[in-house]
Amino acid sequence: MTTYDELKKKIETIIDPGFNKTLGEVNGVKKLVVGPTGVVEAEIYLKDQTKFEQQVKIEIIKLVKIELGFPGIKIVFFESLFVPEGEKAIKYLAIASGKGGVGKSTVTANLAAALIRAGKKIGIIDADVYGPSIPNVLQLDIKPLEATKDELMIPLEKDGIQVISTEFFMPPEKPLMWRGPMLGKMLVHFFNGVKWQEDIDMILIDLPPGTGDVALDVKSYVPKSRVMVVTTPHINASNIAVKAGIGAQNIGHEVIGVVENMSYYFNECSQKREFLFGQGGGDSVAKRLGVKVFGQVPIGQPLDKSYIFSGKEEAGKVYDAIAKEVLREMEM
Ligand SMILES: Nc1ncnc2c1ncn2[C@@H]1O[C@H](COP(=O)(O)OP(=O)(O)OP(=O)(O)O)[C@@H](O)[C@H]1O
Repeated sequence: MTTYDELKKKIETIIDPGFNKTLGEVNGVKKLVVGPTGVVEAEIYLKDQTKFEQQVKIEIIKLVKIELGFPGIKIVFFESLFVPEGEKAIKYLAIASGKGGVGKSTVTANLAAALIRAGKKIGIIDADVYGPSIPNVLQLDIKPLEATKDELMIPLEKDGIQVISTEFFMPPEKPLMWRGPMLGKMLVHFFNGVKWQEDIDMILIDLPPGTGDVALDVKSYVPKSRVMVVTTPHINASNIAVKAGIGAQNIGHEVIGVVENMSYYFNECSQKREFLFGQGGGDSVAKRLGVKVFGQVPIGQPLDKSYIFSGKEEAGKVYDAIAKEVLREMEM
C-alpha cells in the first residue's frame, strides 16, 4: 500500500514542461488529499497551464492509477506562480472603478506613461471588455498581432507602452456580447498567451467598471495583483467606487490606493480651483477602504491634444506623484 508521503514524492518527480523542472522544484503540488474511498484530489500549478495541462494530466493519472494503484484521481490545474531564481517577477496592478466614464482608462494610460518616465517598463492589459478604450486613449494604430514561434501574441506598442486589448479581437464597430466563459477564454490568452517584450516590470490591468467576472478571473490568474480604485469627487460615484474596492478586497486582492479624477478645474483667470463635481469623493473612498489617496487629477486635456499629459504639465506632475506612490506600495 502506497503511503501519502510516497504518493507526494512520486508526483513531485513529474516534470513541469513549462519550466523544465520537477513539480517539487517549482512548488507545483499545492493540495494533495486522499479521500476515504482512496480517490486522490490534487491541485497542480503549471507554467503555461493551458498548453501543458493535458500532457501532465495523463502522466499523473498513469502514475497514480496504474503504477501506484489508487482507484481514481481528480486534478484541478492552475497557472504557476513560481518565479525561477534570477528571474524578475512581473508585478500586476488592476485599475478598478465603480461607475463607467470616471476616467479609469485615461488614468491607466497616464499612469503607464508616468511609470515609464520613472524608468519602468510597462504593459497594459485592456480587459475592459464592454468598452475597451486604451487603444483610443493612446492613439494606437490597431494592426494584426504578430506571434512568436511558440504562438505567443506580441503586444502592440505606443510610446514604450506595450498593449494587449479586447479591442484587437473585436470586429470594428460591432459590439460583442460577452458571456462569462467567453470572457474567461479571452483573459486566459491575455495572461498566458502574450510575449511581453523586454524585461517588463509591471502590467496594468484596465478592468471593466463595477465588480464582476473579470475581477474574479484576474484573481485566479494573477492572485497577487494589487488594485487601485479610480473615482470622481462626486459622492454618488464614490459610493459605487467603494463597492468595487470592497468587492476586490472580498476576493482577496490588496487595494493599495485611490485616484480621484476630475477633482477640480483650475481657473486661469481667478487663479483658483473650481470644484465642478463636488469634493470629498476620493477621501471618502480611501477612508472606507483603509488606504490613501494617491493623487487628485484636475479636469483638462493635454496641450498637444492627445490624451497623455507630459511630465511638464500640471496633470502630468500629478501622475508622476501617483506613479511614485504606486512604486512605493508595490515595493519597486
Ligand atoms: N481629468 C479629466 N479631465 C477631462 N476629461 C477627462 C478626464 N479624465 C477623463 N476624461 C474624459 O472622460 C471620458 C471618459 O474617460 P475614460 O474613457 O478614461 O473613462 P472610463 O472610466 O475608462 O470609462 P469606461 O469605463 O466607460 O471605459 C473621456 O472622454 C476622457 O477623455
